[in-house]
Amino acid sequence: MLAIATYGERILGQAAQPVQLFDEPLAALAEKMLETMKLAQGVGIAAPQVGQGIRLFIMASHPNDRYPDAPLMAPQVVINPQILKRSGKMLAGEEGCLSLPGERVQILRHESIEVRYQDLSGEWQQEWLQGFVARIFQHEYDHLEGLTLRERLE
Ligand SMILES: O=C(CSC(=O)[C@H](Cc1ccccc1)CC(F)(F)F)c1ccccc1
Ligand SMILES: [Zn+2]
Repeated sequence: MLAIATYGERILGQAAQPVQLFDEPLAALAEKMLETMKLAQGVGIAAPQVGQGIRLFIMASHPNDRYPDAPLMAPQVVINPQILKRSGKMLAGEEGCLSLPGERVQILRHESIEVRYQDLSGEWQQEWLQGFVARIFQHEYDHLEGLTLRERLE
């Protein structure tokens, strides 16, 4: 399990750098992040949270006590993400953060977003996300921009 940076550590406040090399070390990092996220019982985790200032995160929605109807999805490695479109409709919802242990805050997010990103093999994916999965994507994307829930308090 990798150490998770907590609020106040410099790396959480910095913009992360684009990933250039889709090599074995990158796959190994993603594997370790997935294990860390599962042990910490999260639905996502971003590379800066484990001390790596690169534009990579994992999202892994599953039903949880706050979002019982959240879709169960296979963990997705998201690299060099772009948000192409944002719905006008916003939704407030409860979020937590592995870097802010125990905190739960109501955050406004776009209900749906069109996104584009590379997977571990460097292939570009483009899709529409909505609801809880869109929320996770926006939360993790914030981490790559050096933003946490504290900066997002509505
Ligand atoms: O599973 C968690 C724990 S916090 C979590 O999984 C963060 C991701 C997240 C939780 C809730 C909404 C959006 C993103 C992980 C982080 F901080 F590393 F990104 C959860 C917390 C509140 C509502 C629903 C679920
Ligand atoms: Zn977070």
